[in-house]
Amino acid sequence: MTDVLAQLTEIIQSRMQAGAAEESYVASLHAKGLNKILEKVSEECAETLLAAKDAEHSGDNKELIYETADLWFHSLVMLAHMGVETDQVLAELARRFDMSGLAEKASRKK
Ligand SMILES: N=c1c2ncn([C@@H]3O[C@H](COP(=O)(O)OP(=O)(O)OP(=O)(O)O)[C@@H](O)[C@H]3O)c2ncn1[C@@H]1O[C@H](COP(=O)(O)O)[C@@H](O)[C@H]1O
Repeated sequence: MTDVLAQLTEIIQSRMQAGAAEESYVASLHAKGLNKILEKVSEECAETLLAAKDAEHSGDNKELIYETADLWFHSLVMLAHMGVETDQVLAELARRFDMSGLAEKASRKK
């Protein structure tokens, strides 16, 4: 499953390094800078929330899947723009495998 993330990360990085803004959406976002990228992440986040609420009523997850893909894609663009490797985020998630979310929360309250 993570092969797709690895492949997409590679494409995003190559577009940021060598893509022309007129031909590549990723290169154009990178050229516009962090504020534009954050605007897109925020927009896609809101669209994902609305799609989840719609899906709750309709029982159809198609839009939710589509919007989540947009959100993940723009999050990857943000990470690449900031020089964060996708692997670093995956490693953080992997680190949490043995950790209960509730136990972690309780440990922060001590
Ligand atoms: N996965 C994606 C992907 N998902 C979504 N998008 C684009 O993200 C944008 C989402 O914006 P919106 O939904 O808000 O639509 P919009 O109204 O056109 O957006 P704006 O005018 O507000 O920017 C659209 O232009 C989509 O085409 C993506 N663009 C690129 N990729 C991947 O990135 C690769 C490189 O793309 P380029 O950099 O364009 O070559 C592609 O081969 C794909 O694998």
